[in-house]
Amino acid sequence: MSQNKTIMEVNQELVKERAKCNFNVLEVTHILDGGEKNTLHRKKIESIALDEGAYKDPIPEEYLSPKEKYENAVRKSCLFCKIVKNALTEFTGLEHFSNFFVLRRTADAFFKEISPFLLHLGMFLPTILGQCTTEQQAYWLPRVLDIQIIGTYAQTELGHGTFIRGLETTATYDPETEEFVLHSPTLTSYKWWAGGLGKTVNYCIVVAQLYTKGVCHGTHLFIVQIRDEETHMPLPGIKVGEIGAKMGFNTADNGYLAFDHYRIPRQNMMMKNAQVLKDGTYVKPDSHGKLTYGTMVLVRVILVNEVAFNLAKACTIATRYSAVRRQSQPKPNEPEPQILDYTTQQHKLFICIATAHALQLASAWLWKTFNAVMSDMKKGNTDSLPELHALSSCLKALSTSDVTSLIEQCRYSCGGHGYMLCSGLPNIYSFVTATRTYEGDYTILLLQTARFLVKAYEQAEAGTPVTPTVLYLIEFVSGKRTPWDGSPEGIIKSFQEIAAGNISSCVKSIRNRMSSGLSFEDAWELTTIQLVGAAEAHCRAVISDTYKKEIARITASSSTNVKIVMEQLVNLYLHYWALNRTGDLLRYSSISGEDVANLQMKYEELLTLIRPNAVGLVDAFDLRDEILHSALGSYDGQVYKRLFAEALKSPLNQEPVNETFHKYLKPTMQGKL
Ligand SMILES: CCCCCCCC(=O)SCCNC(=O)CCNC(=O)[C@H](O)C(C)(C)COP(=O)(O)OP(=O)(O)OC[C@H]1O[C@@H](n2cnc3c(N)ncnc32)[C@H](O)[C@@H]1OP(=O)(O)O
Ligand SMILES: Cc1cc2nc3c(=O)[nH]c(=O)nc-3n(C[C@H](O)[C@H](O)[C@H](O)COP(=O)(O)OP(=O)(O)OC[C@H]3O[C@@H](n4cnc5c(N)ncnc54)[C@H](O)[C@@H]3O)c2cc1C
Repeated sequence: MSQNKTIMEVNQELVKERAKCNFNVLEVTHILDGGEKNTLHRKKIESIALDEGAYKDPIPEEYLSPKEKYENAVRKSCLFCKIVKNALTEFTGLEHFSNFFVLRRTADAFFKEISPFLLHLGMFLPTILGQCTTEQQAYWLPRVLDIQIIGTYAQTELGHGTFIRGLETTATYDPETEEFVLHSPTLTSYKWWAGGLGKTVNYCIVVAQLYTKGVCHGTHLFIVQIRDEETHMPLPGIKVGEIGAKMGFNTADNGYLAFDHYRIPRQNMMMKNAQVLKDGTYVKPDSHGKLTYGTMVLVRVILVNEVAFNLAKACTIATRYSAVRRQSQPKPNEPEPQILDYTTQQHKLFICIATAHALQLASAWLWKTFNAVMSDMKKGNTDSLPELHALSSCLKALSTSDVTSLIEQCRYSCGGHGYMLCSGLPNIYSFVTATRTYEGDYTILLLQTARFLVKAYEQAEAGTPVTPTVLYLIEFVSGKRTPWDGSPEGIIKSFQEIAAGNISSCVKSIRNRMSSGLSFEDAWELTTIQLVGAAEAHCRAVISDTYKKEIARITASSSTNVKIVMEQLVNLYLHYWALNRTGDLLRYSSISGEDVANLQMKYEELLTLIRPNAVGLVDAFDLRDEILHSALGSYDGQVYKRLFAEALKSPLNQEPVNETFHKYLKPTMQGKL
């Protein structure tokens, strides 16, 4: 295990747990990294970035003022970029995004919250790659990759985030000067939220309504310089600043931006998918109408990986802590048990481990699907884009929502100490809960998937072919049902029946409402609670199926005990969600009350089987202490020593008597105030 060099002696509770583990931890690490080669690559980058201790803060971040926190985050962002640039030159053979995932993970050692550069690598760069012509890329990419300029992605406005077509910022083409004039006509049209916009970036991608020859052509993307490259002063016609304190992301200087008839050259429109010619003629290629939304699809795919990683962090912390913590006395005259021995604690934690695996594998699978669709699109074929949009939308929505709840569950499982910032859990939570909203709110994205599912259902009814992830609809509309048998395959089948049953009920509701005189839009609107449920059920079936198949494929040549523990986790995931959805199972499958009782028994057996391997399983995530930032979750398990050391860092503990005693407490106690 690659761990912090400054660890204390390992707590005996964890020594015993590690001795109990019956599988090869490193083998599971390789599975999670996608192969031994990737593990070595990741460890090498982590070692280059972290071994010298450059991530260390002179004063803990939480005790700095907001301004100091930001300044420290910028300092460390620059340092991180410098180290990483050197590291990457050693690894030029590897594709850009495998590096991106490793770098995101490593960056967490530098930032308890978020780097102000996140959007530069996370959205500015990918949008240039996805939306610029080859000539534009030749101009912009070297400057972006070399961090000669720093950028962000400014789409959301004060008045509109979800409804992109409703954005108000305008970009009006002036053929006289061959420029676009950017303008913010109202307060609600101010760009709002973009990460790094407040103080850090000097360029940004702006999404605006394109007008040329008096006609509005909808939203398009523009690269806009907003600050002078030498002085960093906002350029004339630009109003820019930071939006203020937030629940998290407080080192990300999310910003606002407004334009007063601000001019940019024609060439700054990102012209891969549509163009404005010198004379103002608008040229739109004959392809899919939503290609300008491409970066959002990419980032949704990335976010599934991102939250899987954050859940791995949270359950590493909570599981190690639960092995160290002892509480209560269920049997008289016996020592207090480790809280990890309580079945309810296992119920809280093991689903987190299984979900981190399920989402990690689903994200790798989605990443492959994304690349396949992109390579089809390069050949001019956009047929599989709707399915990718439906998949990335629901996987982003469900993964961020599940992980938000499970991280909170990890915090509950750490009792009071989990509430301390130094447990690491509050920062992980405040980061992940934002992912449920940004890059497309949960409800909105599930409704996008529901649109796709309703259409697929109609295709299945009409006997026309459907895409791979909804093949189960064909069996459903033909009336074929699989009797409940309680096997893992049977549970997945029943999840598909639940999804199909829910979609069918939605279609019926919409049709009934329309036949009673409502418009399609109104009938759809009244059915949206069911539609969200249907999309969620579909996504659960997709994750379950992918998880089971991918584990079987990847562990085909693994050692026996690794196969066993990996299968136990898959089964745990399936049983957990089956028990969570017994209402749906009773409605749409042939399950009986007795079968439900058997499911419960099997679930409880799985908890007992997984228990001895719990610490080994979280060790397999191979998270360095520097990345975890947790007094509760460090590899050595010295929870109490670390909590006390953290308490001593509090500014209030730097003097025996605080001045408020003399100013207020004493006069109050002496009745003199
Ligand atoms: C590491 C990075 C950190 C990131 C930090 C956070 C950064 C950000 O948050 S950036 C801002 C992100 N903002 C969002 O995600 C906004 C969410 N909103 C949207 O995506 C859209 O407005 C949306 C999809 C809800 C509706 O779009 P709209 O243009 O009104 O389309 P709509 O009328 O609903 O659908 C029309 C068709 O387009 C399709 N469509 C919509 N979006 C897409 C897409 N991305 N790709 C392909 N097809 C799409 C629909 O499926 C529909 O197809 P059909 O007609 O066949 O059913
Ligand atoms: C930390 C953070 C970082 C961000 N970074 C960026 C960034 O870098 N760049 C950027 O451009 N943006 C960024 N955003 C903005 C983010 O993308 C938006 O907040 C997000 O897309 C949601 O839009 P909204 O805030 O307008 O919510 P709204 O659309 O106002 O949603 C509010 C509520 O209304 C519901 N709702 C809205 N429309 C419908 C509907 N049609 N049907 C049913 N319910 C509906 C939603 O489900 C939600 O519950 C960031 C946001 C956060 C929190």
